[in-house]
Amino acid sequence: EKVEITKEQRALVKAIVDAYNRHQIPQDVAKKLLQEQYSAEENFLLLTEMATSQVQVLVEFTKNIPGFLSLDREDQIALLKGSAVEAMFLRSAQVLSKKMPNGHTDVLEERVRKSGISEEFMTPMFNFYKSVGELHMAQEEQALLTAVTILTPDRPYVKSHQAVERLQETMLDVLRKLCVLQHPHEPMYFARLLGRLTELRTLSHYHAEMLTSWRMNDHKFTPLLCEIWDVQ
Ligand SMILES: CC(C)c1onc(-c2c(Cl)cccc2Cl)c1COc1ccc2cc(-c3cccc(C(=O)O)c3)sc2c1
Repeated sequence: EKVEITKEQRALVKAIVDAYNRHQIPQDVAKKLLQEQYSAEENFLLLTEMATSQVQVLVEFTKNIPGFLSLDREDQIALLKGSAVEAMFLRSAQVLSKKMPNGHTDVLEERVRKSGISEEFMTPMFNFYKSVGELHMAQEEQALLTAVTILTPDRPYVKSHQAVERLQETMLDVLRKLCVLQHPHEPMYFARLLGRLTELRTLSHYHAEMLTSWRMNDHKFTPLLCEIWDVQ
């Protein structure tokens, strides 16, 4: 059937893409990836700084998702805590697959590979990065998929499950339409996008184990990361 994006849906996409573009890691922070030395310690510290900056960016982006600030306050916190790792896997995947002009991509990959993450997590992590890269997502799809991930109703401690579900469905409906319009010859494209969300859940579980092994080697995180990841 003819897929139509309504005026409201076009406004919603614009609001989300503008927020996604407006909130980025500051260039002086991202540039550090290129400058500092290469040691497991230095890489870990840099990635910690990037993740902390990314969480701040994520909070600002989330506040601009239409309807998010109307949710119950405690649910807003529960959604952010529950989705932060997945949103950061998505963001780092987009950076790694975007082949950043300023050389961030190879440097970021190198630093992630040498930051004390055990081999067993490397394979699934870089398989995910590869599968996101192969999708060649448009920025509307990246922004909407991040919003869909944040608005996942079944995160721990979410009370108004239905209110979150309604918001997520609004995003999913416009994402589905965008995928059909932008990938007319790939009827399964939307399904493949959603398949990445399943992979993100698995990576989120691996990540909890990554945190434990870093902590066992006495690695320190920032207060913001400790708060959002319930560590220390
Ligand atoms: C605490 C730290 C050691 C850590 O623990 N787990 C993870 C993690 C790792 Cl390894 C992989 C996936 C997810 C997580 Cl959460 C991390 C590092 O997480 C991050 C998170 C976001 C970003 C965005 C970047 C980035 C670069 C250039 C440009 C841009 C840009 O947005 O322009 C963004 S780098 C970066 C590093």
